[in-house]
Amino acid sequence: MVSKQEIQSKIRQTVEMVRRTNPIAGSITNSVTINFVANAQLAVGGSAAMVYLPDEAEFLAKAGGAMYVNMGTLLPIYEETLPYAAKVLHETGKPWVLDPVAVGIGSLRTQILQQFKEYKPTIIRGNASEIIALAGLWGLDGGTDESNVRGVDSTDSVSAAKTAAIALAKWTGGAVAVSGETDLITDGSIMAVSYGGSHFMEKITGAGCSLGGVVAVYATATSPFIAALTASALYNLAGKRAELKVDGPGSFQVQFLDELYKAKAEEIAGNSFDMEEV
Ligand SMILES: Nc1ncnc2c1ncn2[C@@H]1O[C@H](COP(=O)(O)OP(=O)(O)O)[C@@H](O)[C@H]1O
Ligand SMILES: Cc1ncsc1CCOP(=O)(O)O
Ligand SMILES: [Mg+2]
Repeated sequence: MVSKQEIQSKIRQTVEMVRRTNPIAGSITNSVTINFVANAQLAVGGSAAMVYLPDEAEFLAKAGGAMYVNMGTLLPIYEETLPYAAKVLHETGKPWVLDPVAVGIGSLRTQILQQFKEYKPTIIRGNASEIIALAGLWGLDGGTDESNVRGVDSTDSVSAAKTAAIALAKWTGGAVAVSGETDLITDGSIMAVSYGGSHFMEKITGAGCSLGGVVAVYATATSPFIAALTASALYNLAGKRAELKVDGPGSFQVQFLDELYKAKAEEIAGNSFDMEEV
């Protein structure tokens, strides 16, 4: 297995490369947290661009270094935009991050997510309930049809999603990041657990979405597994630091963006994580 030192060195290089090169990662994302996603992408050194229409998604898929696709608030146009964008991303070999927000709600969401199975998202990022439900929808190990998806928030523990995460990563050949009190990141052969964060992250909307957007920024510069681990480590570090300086969710959100911006590559690489073979 690759050593922890090698992983930390790759995390450092990824953070520095992004800050040096200002890479663009386009997004198709929900209307609730779109602004926070863009701000988080800028805070870590990336460049953000949000689109809704099929031809604009194609443009960004080709012009950017990676793309973020979030299913949060579907609109009729997404029936066209999302499968088309996924097809272009798959055919051009561009890394893309899927956030299957609220999988299980409504027929359009289910239909689009089913189509995504063949387009193999490079990184799947979601909370535990979403990861379990997506594996269920795709007929993979660890998934269940009767998942506890109740909306956009998780009702499952991160450890309950371990089998589903590994199965999804094996299917796509990419990486899967399951978020929660601790975060689990796997490429199907290695599993990392990243520690930190804050309870305030459950009291603001967009912690998960913006994490996905930042994973996409890092995916422009490194492998799917390192991109997901780097973003998770940064979020856990920034969340921990922001919590110490605020007294509620409103000020937390502002402070959190500042901590994303201020964290040094060395500190992100040094944030606590464990690793094992699976
Ligand atoms: N109770 C918690 N303690 C520490 N960090 C948390 C907690 N809940 C969520 N986080 C962090 O918030 C971010 C978003 O995770 P999560 O809330 O699971 O996503 P989503 O918003 O998609 O449900 C991740 O970085 C995760 O580590
Ligand atoms: C509240 C809500 N409703 C539809 S999308 C969305 C945002 C979810 O954001 P996150 O998953 O990052 O909490
Ligand atoms: Mg979410």
